[in-house]
Amino acid sequence: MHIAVTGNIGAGKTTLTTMLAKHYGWDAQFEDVDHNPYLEDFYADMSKWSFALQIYFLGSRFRQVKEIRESGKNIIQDRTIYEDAHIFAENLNDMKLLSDRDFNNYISVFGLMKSFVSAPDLLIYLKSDVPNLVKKIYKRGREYEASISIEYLSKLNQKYEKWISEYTEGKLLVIEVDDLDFVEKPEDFGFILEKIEAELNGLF
Ligand SMILES: Nc1ncnc2c1ncn2[C@@H]1O[C@H](COP(=O)(O)OP(=O)(O)O)[C@@H](O)[C@H]1O
Ligand SMILES: Nc1ncnc2c1ncn2[C@H]1C[C@H](O)[C@@H](COP(=O)(O)O)O1
Repeated sequence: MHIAVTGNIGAGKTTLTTMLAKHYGWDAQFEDVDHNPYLEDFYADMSKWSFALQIYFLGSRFRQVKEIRESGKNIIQDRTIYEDAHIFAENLNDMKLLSDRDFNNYISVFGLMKSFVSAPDLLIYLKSDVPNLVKKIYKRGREYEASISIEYLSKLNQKYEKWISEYTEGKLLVIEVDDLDFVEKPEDFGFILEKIEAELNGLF
């Protein structure tokens, strides 16, 4: 079984991935953030570092895809490789922070990798509006993320909405998280578990 949690920066993916992995006793795969050699530089100068960061995330995410294929374990994954290409790289190209030449180069490598990628058995989209994302990013307190603009988050949210509305690769569960506090309220976490189990009925 492979479940992936998707959503904008600050939506709660890492928190929910951690809680689900603990609850079900599954392995968790997290994003390469704390040891990422480009992320801090990227936020200081997006135009300069966008290509290097995208290649780094693509490689790191592909390593996870390979592990999921080879391990045969139940895995819950914090963000997918699709988001790197269809959300982040595309948005940087739209914002002219990633040149057409670099974007086309990136997309051609992504296209090769995509044939090895299997969609998760269930994709859980954590939907959140921009003011709530800002609050949660602030609460998390990574210094280099203080420069993230409302415009950047809004554009990413638009990309997410479009991508999710067209997602047909597998089962999809959309959870509106703005009125849920699954960290502090066990009943809210229980509500999410019920939804997941209804979607995966028969696979558990
Ligand atoms: N539903 C929620 N209710 C309250 N706090 C939340 C919720 N989801 C996430 N948080 C908090 O918001 C911050 C960002 O969450 P995180 O899981 O790191 O988001 P993401 O991985 O999507 O970027 C963390 O401090 C987390 O504890
Ligand atoms: N592909 C990406 N391009 C740019 N930035 C990215 C990409 N993938 C993740 N990120 C950033 C966004 C956040 O600052 C950190 C961690 O993501 P999060 O949504 O908070 O788990 O990496």
